[in-house]
Amino acid sequence: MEKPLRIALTKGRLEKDTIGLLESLGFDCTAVREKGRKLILPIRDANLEVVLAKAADVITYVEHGVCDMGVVGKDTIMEMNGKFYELVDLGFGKCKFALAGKKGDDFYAGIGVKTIATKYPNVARAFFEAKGMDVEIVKIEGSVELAPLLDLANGIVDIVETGSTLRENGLEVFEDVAPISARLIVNTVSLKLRQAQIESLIEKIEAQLNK
Ligand SMILES: Nc1ncnc2c1ncn2[C@@H]1O[C@H](COP(=O)(O)OP(=O)(O)OP(=O)(O)O)[C@@H](O)[C@H]1O
Ligand SMILES: O=P(O)(O)OC[C@H]1O[C@H](OP(=O)(O)OP(=O)(O)O)[C@H](O)[C@@H]1O
Repeated sequence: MEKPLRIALTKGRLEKDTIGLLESLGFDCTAVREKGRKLILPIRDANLEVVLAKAADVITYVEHGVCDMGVVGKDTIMEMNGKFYELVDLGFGKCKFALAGKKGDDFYAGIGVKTIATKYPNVARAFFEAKGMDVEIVKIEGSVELAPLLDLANGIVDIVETGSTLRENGLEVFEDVAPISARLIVNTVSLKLRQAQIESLIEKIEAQLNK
């Protein structure tokens, strides 16, 4: 038998919806649901194997071709900018990148170089470069909203979903940067070598999404 098609899934927030999608296609994801500490999981009765990884690692594994496909947020794709095909918008994991800061601040006022805190330096840099605006970027690993509150930064570029984190901390969105949702990505060589199998899976996914 042909070796299984290996698909890397992002652990955490996207996990439940991704497994839900695979199950809606008729795949038995028992091994994934009951994984324990196991990291490579077979999908019974299908020539598929699931790998669970952190978002950035999903891209690394797909880029290197050790996984044929992956499910990852558009945020990570924009930040890492790798070489692979982004073939399907899966419609879940919806949120957005936004520029935000202290409520009532006029972000663009004044002439000094602004400081931006973010977990996504490449996204933030590209956003301000497109405006021709010089900014200083400070990389923060989490709870990015703290940076303007502590006066480390004039603004943040971060993910906003419900807006509660901003609201509860006296912050607001100044400007939307980009919409985000989960995407299906495919290794460029895998798409050539395993075209029939990959295309058939994508057709199934698209049919399910259009239901
Ligand atoms: N409110 C949200 N905050 C962050 N990510 C979200 C949100 N809603 C959907 N997402 C999507 O879920 C993906 C995974 O997020 P998750 O928080 O599970 O992992 P992470 O960003 O790598 O954080 P951690 O470092 O805590 O594991 C994000 O890359 C993004 O595409
Ligand atoms: O608009 P909301 O629904 O409030 O969601 C947005 C928040 O969720 C994410 O943080 P996460 O929980 O991943 O923690 P982190 O800040 O440590 O990355 C994101 O960075 C925002 O802080």
